[in-house]
Amino acid sequence: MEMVRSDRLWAKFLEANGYRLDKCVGQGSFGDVYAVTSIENDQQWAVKRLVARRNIQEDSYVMGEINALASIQHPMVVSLHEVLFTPRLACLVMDLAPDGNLEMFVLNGKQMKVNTSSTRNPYCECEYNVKPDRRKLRNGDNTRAIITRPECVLLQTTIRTTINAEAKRGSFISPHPTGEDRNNCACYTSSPLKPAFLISTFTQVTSAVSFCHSMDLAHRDINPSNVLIFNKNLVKLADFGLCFRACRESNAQKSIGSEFKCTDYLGNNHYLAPEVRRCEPFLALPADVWSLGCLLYFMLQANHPPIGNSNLTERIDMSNVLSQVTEDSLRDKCRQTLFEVCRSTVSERPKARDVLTLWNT
Ligand SMILES: Nc1ncnc2c1ncn2[C@@H]1O[C@H](COP(=O)(O)OP(=O)(O)OP(=O)(O)O)[C@@H](O)[C@H]1O
Repeated sequence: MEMVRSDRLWAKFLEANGYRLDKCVGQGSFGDVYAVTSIENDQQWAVKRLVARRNIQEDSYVMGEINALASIQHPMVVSLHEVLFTPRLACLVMDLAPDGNLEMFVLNGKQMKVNTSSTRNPYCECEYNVKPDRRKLRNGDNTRAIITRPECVLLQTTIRTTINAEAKRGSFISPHPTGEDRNNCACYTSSPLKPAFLISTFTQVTSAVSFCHSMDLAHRDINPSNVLIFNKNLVKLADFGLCFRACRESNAQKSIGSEFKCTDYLGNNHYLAPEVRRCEPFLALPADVWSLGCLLYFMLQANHPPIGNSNLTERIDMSNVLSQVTEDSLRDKCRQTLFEVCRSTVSERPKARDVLTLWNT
């Protein structure tokens, strides 16, 4: 697979197909994603390069992703522009999300130029939060992200896994950085997200999921790394590599609710419904609904949800999770959603369209 090993050959391949290679913008388990520019009209695109050991067109996950993207036309689902094939490669040319994915955005922070006049991060309540410095060992309080610039706002309650992991190893974050630390200061978009951004992001993802479900398509990998940020008002659901057709084609069978069960237990562990993690044949649509609740938890906590088999709300401290939400109506929606959606009993979960209705009111 020379094109995968050699950047030069990869760039040449893209050029032969009308695109200039800009840079790699993401790496997933199944392929790398590149920003490219159309030579014809300078429009930017993302190219997801999927590689197979055998004939790529015999790979059911690759072809499943292509077929799903080709069939779903929704403003909050990443759109497929074209597919370039070689015998062992499929290159999906898609909308390019300039702000990357929601997970990176929340956990690692979006790099912004820090100066005293550039103030607010448009996506989050705080002006700045700070990339943890892993080298310093001065502050013993591992429950807080510590500011490293005077203009950065201290987040008292957010506990990030990265920070805790560092704390366990005995290294903490410097409250008083100097020199290089200041230059390296990055701006976090960590919790609390602005209510408007949280509402808009969750509603848009739910709308995308609800639309897919109306076509009997389950995404099966809903998690923040698959939510792409286009701007502060627009996010799109991506990565349909595990997409699954949940119902039989025939209307007669559909009308009696005949749903296929999935028997491959893939996805991000933190976002998988209990029945999936237990490796029991499962219904894919309600499993997606569980993942939606986990996504909401992530947006509220800037942290992945805890893994467990019982109802999520029995395993989390709801008052802490909701403590950053100051608006009563939003707090009620978040509480109701987490309570109803992340239920261990599959039949008790609402449909994605019911969740959407709640968030549209
Ligand atoms: N259209 C896009 N625009 C910008 N960045 C993208 C785009 N598509 C994907 N990415 C980035 O590339 C990463 C990997 O993409 P994707 O999730 O589709 O790959 P994957 O191999 O299926 O990954 P996973 O390990 O999640 O299954 C995403 O998390 C995102 O950061």
